Amino acid sequence: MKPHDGITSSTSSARHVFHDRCAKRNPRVLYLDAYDSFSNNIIALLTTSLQATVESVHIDDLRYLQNQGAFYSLLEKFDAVVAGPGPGNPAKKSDVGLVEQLWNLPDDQLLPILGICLGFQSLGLAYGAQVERLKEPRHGLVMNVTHNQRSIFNKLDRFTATQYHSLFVNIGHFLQSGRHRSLSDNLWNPTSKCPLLQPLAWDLEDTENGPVLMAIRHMEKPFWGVQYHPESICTDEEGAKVIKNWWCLADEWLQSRKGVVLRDYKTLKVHGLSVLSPTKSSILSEAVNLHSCHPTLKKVLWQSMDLGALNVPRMFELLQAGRKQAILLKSTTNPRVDASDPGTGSHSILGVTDPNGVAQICYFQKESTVKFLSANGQVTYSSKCDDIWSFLQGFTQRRRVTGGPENSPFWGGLMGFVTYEAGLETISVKSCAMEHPSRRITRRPDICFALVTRSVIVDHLRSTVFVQSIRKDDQAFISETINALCTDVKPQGSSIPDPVYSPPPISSTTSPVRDTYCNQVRQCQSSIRAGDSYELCLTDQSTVVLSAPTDSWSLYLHLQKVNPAPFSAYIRLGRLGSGVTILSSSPERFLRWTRDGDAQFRPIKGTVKKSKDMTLEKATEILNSSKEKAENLMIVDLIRHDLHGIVGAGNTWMKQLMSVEEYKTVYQLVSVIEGRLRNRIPAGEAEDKSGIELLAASLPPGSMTGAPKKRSCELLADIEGKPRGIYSGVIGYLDFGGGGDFAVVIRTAYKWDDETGPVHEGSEEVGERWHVGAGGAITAQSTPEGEWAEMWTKRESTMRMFETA
Ligand SMILES: C=C(O[C@@H]1C=C(C(=O)O)C=C[C@H]1O)C(=O)O
Ligand SMILES: NC(=O)CC[C@H](N)C(=O)O
Repeated sequence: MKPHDGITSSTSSARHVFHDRCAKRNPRVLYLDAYDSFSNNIIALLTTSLQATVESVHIDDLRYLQNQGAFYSLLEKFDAVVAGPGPGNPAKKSDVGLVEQLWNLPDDQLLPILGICLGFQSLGLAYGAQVERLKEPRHGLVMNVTHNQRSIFNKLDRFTATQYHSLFVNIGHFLQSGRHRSLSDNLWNPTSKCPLLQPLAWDLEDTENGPVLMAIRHMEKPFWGVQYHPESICTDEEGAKVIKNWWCLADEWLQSRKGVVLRDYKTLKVHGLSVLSPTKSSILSEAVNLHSCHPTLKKVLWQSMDLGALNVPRMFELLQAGRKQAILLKSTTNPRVDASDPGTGSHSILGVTDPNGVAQICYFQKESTVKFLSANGQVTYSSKCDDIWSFLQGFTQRRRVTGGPENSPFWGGLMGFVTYEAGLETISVKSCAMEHPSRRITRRPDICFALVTRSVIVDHLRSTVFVQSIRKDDQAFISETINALCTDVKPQGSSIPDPVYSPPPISSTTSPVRDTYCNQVRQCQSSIRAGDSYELCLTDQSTVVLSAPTDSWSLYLHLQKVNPAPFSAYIRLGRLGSGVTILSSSPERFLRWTRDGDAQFRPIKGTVKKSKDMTLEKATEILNSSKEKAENLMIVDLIRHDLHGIVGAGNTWMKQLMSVEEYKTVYQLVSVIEGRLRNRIPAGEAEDKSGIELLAASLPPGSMTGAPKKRSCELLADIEGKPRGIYSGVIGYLDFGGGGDFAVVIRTAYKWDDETGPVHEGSEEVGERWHVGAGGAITAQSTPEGEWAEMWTKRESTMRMFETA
């Protein structure tokens, strides 16, 4: 039989011609998306390396799954198909959906296909292989690929590639059975069990699992597959070249089938994911016409002054003392990264509220309702809303302002929080946790933003203060505020004042239970072994009942003392009576975008507890272990996917890959992923669309879910069995100037007003109930005890705030 694979049989000069020829044709590729969190990275790789036009369809798209004719008509519009990776097992129909139909397409429908990971396993399964569980799953590990330099590996050197799999393809090869028959046995011969599958690559260095098949091709049909992930940031360039080779082979096959080449190519939509529904004009116009708030100016009123000896807490006290509602986002010095670090600690933002309160936009997920609360807590607008992000989009777009200080990232806008469950809605995860009794209290918002029209910004890099307003005729506020700040007679020096604060004694505490948590770790690992997840961020929450109401501001300052971190927040929002107080000391930026359209994610994954014996050097050694790096890598690739989905191919890059950062109680492994939003914005369109779109497309934060995100969130909801609420969500702002910045809600305590009451049934003592979440990423390499200790360390870093001084 003549191999369809022209490269292997051609001479080197012929190969040249071949490469030139296929470089000229840009393929139209259908991507079958199995709900992986790396899909957009593959699409980006196809786009950049082949200049391909890629359209993506989910494997369970009913339009095609229930109508084979429609599926075939769809295929006719494309030159080739890529069947992507994903959670689950290829033997399970619901995990592969349409991919299964690819392998027995009738001859006249045949087209070139590349299977990646789950897609590769599905190809193996279709042609006689068994798909089995690895002894030790391989997630985020970067290994050498030994290949035969043929077919899709033509002219490639040895390379390293990232693996994300729990299952493997067993073709009955002697390497896999350990039965080496003779010296003439060839690694690259098909086996009697799978005569149509030729092995093309192996991982021969896996000491736990033995040799693992890394690539195959079909002997007669234009089907190829790779087990590793060519799109991962840690797969080297050589490994990614496989895509080019594949297209050359695919193209040659198409050329050899002239009739098929003339596919019914209609205008294809260029790939670009959008989480905002296409026509939400009704919602948009409602948001736009919402006048029940302070009318805002188009131009920012502002004045600056030197920070001098002032500091942020002092300013808060001067301007916000006794306010019922307040919001402060504060950059804090941490031991290594000082307050003027441009990456983490550049600005503090104080939203100045009125004495009677602040106007707010609240979203109640259970009722799909958005409400507008006036400063005194009256509901002035209430409407069903099936897309809160479009609503916020319209709202901020309408209030676009200009002319504020260049070095101030926030000129006025919305400041607040988004819960974890509101994030789940964006990825269509419905969980039993939604029905949890705590979620019956529908007065609690799932998203809450204060409309901040007056603000004070501290630029820590330049020691400058900006006093700003976007209210009409508000010059008096500016001058009075400047005056108040300048004439403050009690400057405290540049460090945080030393608050001597003792919170009221703890009346009772509930904590995660060791055995339960360890069992949950095992449950996570069993899902990982089955191939349903690559990494799961397991969490639990503690409650602390204080025996009397606290002064939450003093408690916040106390938290700053015991656990300083670069993205801290003090928030009192919500409707009075069902409001919430949040005291946060988060080390983790989720997402920032500037007015110019530069986006940045700063995920943390990998934690080492500080102790007397734990030096930075030792911590770095531990955090450089394959376990910690694998955890981080998975989240980096996941976030690249979230970012690629909005900004498209070629507009993302790594600013920092896995650096160790030191915090008060832990060392953390931190990566920084950046991208450009601007390129995708056609002239004249709203500039902030992509910022909000990116936020919506990236929730909940990948570092709090694991990968693949959707399946992992479903699994976690079942394992944890209760909602996470504010913990695991994000806190930050949407600037009317066009930027935004959000931190991940970790190392945080929060309380709902409606939980203030008797400290226990029948008690006359009135206390308040604080919640503190903590967790960590579980991988196949985790140990239950190790994970318990890690969760406990993070929990303690926040719980210290309740200790009496
Ligand atoms: C879950 C928490 O932290 C998350 C998990 C981390 C990890 O697994 O190493 C690190 C930072 C956060 O993304 C927490 O602090 O509660
Ligand atoms: N990345 C993937 O596609 C994984 C495939 C399969 N779920 C496995 O774990 O082996």
